[in-house]
Amino acid sequence: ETEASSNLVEDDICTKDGIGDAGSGGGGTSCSGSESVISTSSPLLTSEFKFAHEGYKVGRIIDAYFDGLQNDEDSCDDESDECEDEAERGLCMTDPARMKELGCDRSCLYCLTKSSRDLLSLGVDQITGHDDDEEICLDENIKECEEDARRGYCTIDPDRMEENGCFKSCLYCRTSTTDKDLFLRGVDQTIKAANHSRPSSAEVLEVMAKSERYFVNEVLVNEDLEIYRLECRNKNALCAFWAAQGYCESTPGEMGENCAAACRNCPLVNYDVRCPIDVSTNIFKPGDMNAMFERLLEASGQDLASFSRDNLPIGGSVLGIGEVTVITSPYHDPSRYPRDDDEEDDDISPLPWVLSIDGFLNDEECNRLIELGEAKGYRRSRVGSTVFKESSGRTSYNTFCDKVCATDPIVQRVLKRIVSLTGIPYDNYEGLQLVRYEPGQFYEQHHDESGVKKYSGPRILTVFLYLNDVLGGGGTEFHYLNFTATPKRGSALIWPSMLDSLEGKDEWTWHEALPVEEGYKYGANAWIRLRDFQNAKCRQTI
Ligand SMILES: O=C(O)CCC(=O)C(=O)O
Ligand SMILES: [Fe+2]
Repeated sequence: ETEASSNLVEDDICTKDGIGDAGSGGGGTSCSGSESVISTSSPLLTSEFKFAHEGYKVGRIIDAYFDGLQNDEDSCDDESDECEDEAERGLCMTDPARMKELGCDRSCLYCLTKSSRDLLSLGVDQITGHDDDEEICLDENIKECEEDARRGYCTIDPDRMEENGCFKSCLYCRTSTTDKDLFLRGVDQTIKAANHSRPSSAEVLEVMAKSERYFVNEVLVNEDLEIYRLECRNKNALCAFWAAQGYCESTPGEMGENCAAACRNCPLVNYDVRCPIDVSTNIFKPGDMNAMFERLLEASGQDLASFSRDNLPIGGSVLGIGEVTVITSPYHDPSRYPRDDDEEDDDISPLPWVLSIDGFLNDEECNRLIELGEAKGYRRSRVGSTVFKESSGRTSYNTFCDKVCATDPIVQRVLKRIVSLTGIPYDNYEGLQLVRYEPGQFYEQHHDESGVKKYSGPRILTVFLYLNDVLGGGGTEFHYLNFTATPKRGSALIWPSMLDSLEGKDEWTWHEALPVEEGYKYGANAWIRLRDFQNAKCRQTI
């Protein structure tokens, strides 16, 4: 959603004469239309322009620049006492018409000229490259240095400022390699705004200026923010543009990840800060897993009260969407199932509910999923949490059913059916992962609960869909449950990855996809998480 208009055109921000006019002698600035003539008459502008061309990046001086501007320029003034307060409240962005009427050109930066915009758009970084160490990070003449720095001379005349010993005010001494990195706020920001739309260039500039102030006044001095200094970056040239549009507030997660600098919220670079775990949104509380399966059995006409180890549930028609078979359930006797030698009796959890549902999908739905998978293009399975590489344990092909695939009406119908089967909203799904196995391909024994318990929480359930009849092999084997599901077109297999208590993964449901011996095997995984997964704000890939 943070797509900016692809057709960015310069906005006209010259609402009145620009700063170039006020300089002594020659050159005026004309603000007719969107064309502004660069004035060479202002000493401030001239010097900055020169420095910009000498390779100085001017972003960090935005502050000093505006201070200088305020000192030198009569033409860029506020006409009302209310301007500063109103600007602070954000009205330059939210109600520019009113602010223009009030004449808040200075506070809202409405009077920047094209030339000054160009200067500022050179980037948000600056460093002049002096190699002093921390010890001499002092001003020799504090009052004079601060005053000159405020007027912009750290960049206008760095040689003189260094000669005058203004190391502290000009930040000249933070130039070891690491410290230098601190000044890189990331990708240079574009300040061009979409034609006739908000935010205007001035609003984008305002974001950049505030971002700079945030770094200089907070990030670089506040010890609590030290850990974020290197990472707090703008990763996209449109960060300031998006921030000016209010995206920091509406999509803090995405913006925090990509534009923390422009959002003036460095802690958001940390996933755990951005997406704190909120257990109150857990879709299952302890006991709910069992209750879900029992509800399904009840809906298929079973008498729960009669279940025991001697009278095992068998299944029936579930909600009119297919024939259910109970493979295992907590009513089955765990002592009759294989388990690892070293396992103590006390550790044995009840058997999980594993159900197979025939006729869960019709032919049209199976075909559509296969077709969409082929259209998207299957890729060799990859595994890993940070670095993904081709897996030797999973040799099959897969692709996620996202974007076009996920909005396909037939896919939507299938997703709705799974949602109504489990009673768990689609927010908690990882989407459908479409899989294809060729002869010889397999997925060795594994558990679907990967152990990652971040924002989305663990996978609690898997619904696996078989999309075709396989000519040979390709069964799904659950070693500890002594059971192998034979792929059958349109059938679904549903099993838990977590214990009913939610206190750990269900060790019974390790499984593997046996090698396909003949023909292809098509399937789809619906992995369901304990908490929201779909929400873009905190989406994780694992
Ligand atoms: O293909 C199968 O039968 C099972 C696949 C599976 O377990 C998985 O993809 O996680
Ligand atoms: Fe699996």
